[in-house]
Amino acid sequence: MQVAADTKVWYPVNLDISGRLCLVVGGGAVATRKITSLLLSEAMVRVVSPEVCPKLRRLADEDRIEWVRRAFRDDDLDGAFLVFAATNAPHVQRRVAELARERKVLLNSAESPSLSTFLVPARIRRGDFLLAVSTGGASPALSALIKRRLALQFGPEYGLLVRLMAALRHQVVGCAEQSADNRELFHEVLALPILERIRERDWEGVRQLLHQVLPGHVDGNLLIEALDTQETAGSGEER
Ligand SMILES: C[C@@]1(CC(=O)O)c2cc3[nH]c(cc4nc(cc5[nH]c(cc(n2)[C@H]1CCC(=O)O)[C@@](C)(CC(=O)O)[C@@H]5CCC(=O)O)C(CC(=O)O)=C4CCC(=O)O)c(CCC(=O)O)c3CC(=O)O
Ligand SMILES: NC(=O)C1=CN([C@@H]2O[C@H](COP(=O)(O)OP(=O)(O)OC[C@H]3O[C@@H](n4cnc5c(N)ncnc54)[C@H](O)[C@@H]3O)[C@@H](O)[C@H]2O)C=CC1
Repeated sequence: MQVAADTKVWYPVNLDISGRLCLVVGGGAVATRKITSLLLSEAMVRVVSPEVCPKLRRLADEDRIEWVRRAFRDDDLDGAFLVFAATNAPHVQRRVAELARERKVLLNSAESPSLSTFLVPARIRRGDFLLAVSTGGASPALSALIKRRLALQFGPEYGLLVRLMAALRHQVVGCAEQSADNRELFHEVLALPILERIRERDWEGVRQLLHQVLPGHVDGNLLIEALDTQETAGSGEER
């Protein structure tokens, strides 16, 4: 295990990987965790590994991932958007890192933050609401712990609040003369005790609160409709 370089300032992004080829080298527990979240983001997953764990075998049988059943080869990187090196073989880890650097492909190396060009943070998702926690590779256990604490604090109501705000934004963007008016309106809505009402699924209460601040041209019912659906707003944790 290497100590993370403390001089690096990691740059956080949200990537659209839908339909993109993500190569995972290795088929053990770590590969499986990474693959589960890659599938959630609708990536095309290719696993190269002589052996895979039962969960990956099942995903391959269901054609949800492609399993290339052999040891890693240099040309496996061809066409990959992201690469995850998650084997238990140090020489393979090093070779994948060397090739990724040469070919300028982004690499996550499971056993070495210093060889990685991206790290995976711990995540809490509530629909489009996303919290990500990272320690720059210094302590994944701490990231996981903080995530579990945040999960208690940020429930599914945050996903619903995002939906409501998106619906509001959809209605007002392009309407107000100045975007400053919109900004003020968004802040006024967010200053209302709306999360509590959402948590109680008290849509009438939400409607009354909104009524206090919404200008005439905004249809509050459309905002309530954005909340009142059977679908969950991604309340589960990712793992
Ligand atoms: C650098 C990074 C690269 C990367 O994988 O992206 C990395 C590297 C390493 N992890 C190791 C160990 C563990 N990793 C976890 C868990 C998670 N690891 C994740 C990310 C990252 N792990 C990236 C940095 C994240 C950051 O910046 O903080 C999470 C957050 C996200 C995810 O993987 O989805 C996920 C939490 C999932 C969740 O709960 O949501 C646990 C705890 C557990 O399993 O419960 C342990 C055991 C306890 C411990 O050792 O701390 C080891 C030592 C291996 C060994 O001992 O040989 C290395 C290598 C090294 O440190 O050198
Ligand atoms: N980043 C993270 O979150 C964590 C990283 N780790 C580290 O990640 C690495 C992998 O951990 P696990 O998944 O638990 O290991 P594992 O032993 O369960 O899986 C290793 C996999 O690599 C495959 N493999 C071996 N040689 C290969 C080759 N030449 N080509 C392709 N695949 C090959 C094996 O068939 C197996 O499927 C370890 O180095 C471990 O220390 C461990 C815990 C968390």
